[in-house]
Amino acid sequence: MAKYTIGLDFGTLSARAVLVDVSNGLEISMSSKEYASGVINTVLPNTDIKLKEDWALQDPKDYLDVLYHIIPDVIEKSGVNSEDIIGVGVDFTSCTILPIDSKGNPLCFYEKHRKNPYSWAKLWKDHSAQYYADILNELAIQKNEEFLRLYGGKISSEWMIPKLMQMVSESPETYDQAHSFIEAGDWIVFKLTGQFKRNCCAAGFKATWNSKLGYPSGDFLKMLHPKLENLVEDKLSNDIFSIGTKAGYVNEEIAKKTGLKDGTAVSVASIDAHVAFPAMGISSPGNMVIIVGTSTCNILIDEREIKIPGISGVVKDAVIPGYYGYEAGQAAVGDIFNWFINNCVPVNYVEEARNKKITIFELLNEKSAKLKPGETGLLCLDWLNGNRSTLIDADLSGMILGLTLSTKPEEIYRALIEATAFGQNMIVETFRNHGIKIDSIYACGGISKKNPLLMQIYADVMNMNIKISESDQAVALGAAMFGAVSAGNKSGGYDSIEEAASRMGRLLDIVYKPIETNVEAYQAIYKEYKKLYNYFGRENDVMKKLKKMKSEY
Ligand SMILES: Nc1ncnc2c1ncn2[C@@H]1O[C@H](COP(=O)(O)OP(=O)(O)O)[C@@H](O)[C@H]1O
Ligand SMILES: O=C(CO)[C@H](O)[C@H](O)COP(=O)(O)O
Repeated sequence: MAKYTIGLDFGTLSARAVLVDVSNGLEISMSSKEYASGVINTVLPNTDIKLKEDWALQDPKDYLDVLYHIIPDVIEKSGVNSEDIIGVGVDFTSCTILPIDSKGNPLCFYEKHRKNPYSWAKLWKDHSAQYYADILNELAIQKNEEFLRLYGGKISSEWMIPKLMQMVSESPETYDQAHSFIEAGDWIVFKLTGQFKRNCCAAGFKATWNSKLGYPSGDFLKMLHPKLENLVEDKLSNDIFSIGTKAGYVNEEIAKKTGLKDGTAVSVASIDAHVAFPAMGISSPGNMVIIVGTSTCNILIDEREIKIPGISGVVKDAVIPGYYGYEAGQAAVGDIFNWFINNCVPVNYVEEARNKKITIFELLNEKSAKLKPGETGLLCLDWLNGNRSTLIDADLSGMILGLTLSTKPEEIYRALIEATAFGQNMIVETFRNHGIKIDSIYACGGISKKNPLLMQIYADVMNMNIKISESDQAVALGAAMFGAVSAGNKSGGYDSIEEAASRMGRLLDIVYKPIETNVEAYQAIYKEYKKLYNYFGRENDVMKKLKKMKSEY
């Protein structure tokens, strides 16, 4: 009898469920739904409370509304009997942090907290804690804290400790009222099973937890803010679980709400990008997965724990148990193109796309595909949402160099794509320079399928073959694999993620191969990119000054 597993992937704007065949990873059905309030970055819903620059919140009620829609929907669409669904896996964008009360309810669920921005879910892309991240980094350098070296030498404002420093400093009453803080992925697992099981992927990559060192010490946390001294004991937990561990079983209430069978195994949560690794059918070092979407994440593994400057981090058991998982990334990729389309495309292009019955993306790709490397005369810095790797600075901003009165939109668009490719190449170079082998690149995420021009430019700039995931939902497929592992072999699943990856991972036949003449041309342009990168990222602080000037208004 065929067995099935469900992967739940909670993204930035929406979540999706895939129901897949455990024997071969084939997707039987998919369901997705957008969050009603999306990313809240201007005004708190149904209030007049304005949010400051760089805030990005979400309503956790949206997560539940989506959960209770996509599970029944994906089961119904599949026609599969829930008796044959053996496991559920969950991934979530991260670091997305919720302050909850002792019952596990987010504070913002209560009327008295609705007008308090600190009580809502703080999304990964909220960069408003950069001031606190800077303080943390300075102190950690001064005190020669070992944990800092595991995170590329800097803690990002996207992560938990700066976010909590901001809360405890700016809204101490919210900090006090919160019984604990939890990653949104762990909270979904709690809703499904009634169990609080913190996953090592989010704890390690985003909350500065290490399997040997634990969290930063109380002495260090106290220096950040006196109230943080007992943060771990009071509001977090030292019980952290490896990826693929069974968190518990679908409880009765959830079974009624979703149609899942009461008692279905549920895996501990993981971060979205990291579960994509096995979804590409790989589970060994030498391979890098890039998840190209709103942002881009780079995920790889190695047998060794190497402290690499400028990357996001290294965490044991967080990608494939038994290995050290590495992460780096770019805070905006699709978001950059989205900005360009919404702000810089003239009306006649919109009309042209409409007349040709194609999307603006398709029109821009059509026009910019005709250009050769270097033909735009432009060079951009891809830091429109700061630089995540390898500078780890959310205060950096973007740049377009070489504009003239004859510059066309498709030229800027192509130069922006090229800039994101150069940013990727900086990341690859950084890993290699520190002894990590990268022989193959695997891409997934929306853009890997939607934009062949971009993938070819990436292959040319990185001078490597790029293989593409067959699944449009590689991340959800990865989560489903962990669901199958949590169910285990006896229930028709797998006992290891390696086994699941080899049976369920799927790739397209398409391989993007570097084109020699393009590679040469891009190597020359990349040298110039690196000069700009070092100058504006390390030597000159004009971007920080501009940002500060803006924030004073
Ligand atoms: N054809 C395209 N080329 C490049 N970027 C695109 C294209 N279509 C959509 N995007 C961008 O891709 C991003 C969405 O990526 P996707 O992987 O679907 O979602 P997410 O990253 O939220 O999971 C958006 O920022 C959007 O602007
Ligand atoms: O930092 C992350 C992973 O470590 C975020 O989850 C990721 O960058 C957001 O992903 P997406 O672009 O798919 O919304």
